Amino acid sequence: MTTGNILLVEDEEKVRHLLKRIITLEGFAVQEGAHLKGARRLLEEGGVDVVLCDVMLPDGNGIDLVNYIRERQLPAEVILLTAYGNIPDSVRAIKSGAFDYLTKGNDNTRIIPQLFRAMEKVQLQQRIQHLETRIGSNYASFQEIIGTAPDIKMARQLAAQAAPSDAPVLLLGETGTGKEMFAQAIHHASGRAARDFVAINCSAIGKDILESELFGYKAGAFTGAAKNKKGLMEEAHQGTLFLDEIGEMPIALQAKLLRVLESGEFIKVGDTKPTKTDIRIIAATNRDITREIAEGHFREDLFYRLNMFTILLPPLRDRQEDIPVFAAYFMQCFARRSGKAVNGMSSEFIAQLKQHDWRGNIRELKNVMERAVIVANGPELTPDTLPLEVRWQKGARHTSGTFDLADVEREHIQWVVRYAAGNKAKAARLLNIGLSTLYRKMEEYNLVK
Ligand SMILES: Nc1ncnc2c1ncn2[C@@H]1O[C@H](COP(=O)(O)OP(=O)(O)OP(=O)(O)O)[C@@H](O)[C@H]1O
Repeated sequence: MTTGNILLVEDEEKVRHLLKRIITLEGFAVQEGAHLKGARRLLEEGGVDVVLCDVMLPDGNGIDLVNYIRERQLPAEVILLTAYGNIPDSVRAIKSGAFDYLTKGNDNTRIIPQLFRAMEKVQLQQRIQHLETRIGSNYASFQEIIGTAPDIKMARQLAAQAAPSDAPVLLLGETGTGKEMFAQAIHHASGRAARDFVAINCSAIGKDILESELFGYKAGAFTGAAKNKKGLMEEAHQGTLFLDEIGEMPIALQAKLLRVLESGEFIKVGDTKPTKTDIRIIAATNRDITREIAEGHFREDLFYRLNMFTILLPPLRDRQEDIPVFAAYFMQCFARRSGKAVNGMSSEFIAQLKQHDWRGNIRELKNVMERAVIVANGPELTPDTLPLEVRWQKGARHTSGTFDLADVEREHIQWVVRYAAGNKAKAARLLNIGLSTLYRKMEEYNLVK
């Protein structure tokens, strides 16, 4: 595996070849340039960690390259190679912010150790940057994953056991059951927590773009590919890559992913050489993966590779006992966030939540609770704070549980007027009655206020 990327700038071909051989033997990846112009282009393309650069170049002085890097705040260090006895150049080199200068011919044994030191500095800076980004972001942890149903407890336990290993994890569950939250918590509890958690939804991106997003490309791989581009496989190096909706990944890319899982290698679009990466893969799907395999849409070998820890996240409707637990949790969160003194739920409110089928699972419940807290007028959440689709279940009874037609009509009118935010004309339209009829009925049922 490469220990970093070096850009070697030297116009003397023989010296350049020799240096390249020595540096490559140490495990570094080396790009070459013979003049400043070419070096600047390669730096712009990105991915260079350390530059080893001759001071005397046909189109200028290597020190200019140090200034170029500093001005653009590129994350690279420069080691300059100066001619023997050229003290002014050496002084200028250090003043400009070069990592070090080495005298050609005299300091040959110092080249490799200094390259390692410069690389260490760059990688440390990159790590600090990662950590700073991490502090700004907020990944879920296992403590935030709530739920008391046996299924979810088991899922949490298995995920926590899998977390410290580097083993791939496959999360199965309907939309909104918490797959991404689990993936984040696994990353958070792993040895990779200080590095990136990179997520991609395979269904949201077209097949061709998905390949270059995941694996990156070489400049010139296709029209418009002016610069090298790192893919997420590289971006997530030493971190975790979360592949959401993996069931949607085209079969050709599944083969490339299998190779990454087996050898930690992949080939960028337009490249011939493999690139190494060190990532942990967490994949998720809401599809029936065994059916996908049977129908030839998903590679069986990839499934077995991912299947080391398969965690099933049950739909909310199958763990009814968790509905009040989640509701109370989200109520507290949103009450705190909005500063509203909401602190309870009526039994009718809970009954309504329990009879809903929650196709959107926890995500839907979370949204419903946020809305309920916003529209609540008192400290207790009551059914009228719920959206119509939650309150009106096919075949479900009305909230009051009444059989009296007049009571049902009264309740229905009340809901619709509230749904129309008090706009009577809109409510009458929705009810399919005239405005005057609506007013009459509201008076009759004492709803005018
Ligand atoms: N066990 C849980 N405890 C607390 N919050 C949860 C839990 N599970 C899910 N959530 C919340 O529900 C929402 C949806 O979760 P998430 O995005 O992880 O679902 P998903 O299964 O990845 O959905 P999709 O398949 O649509 O991407 C998030 O806001 C998350 O915070």
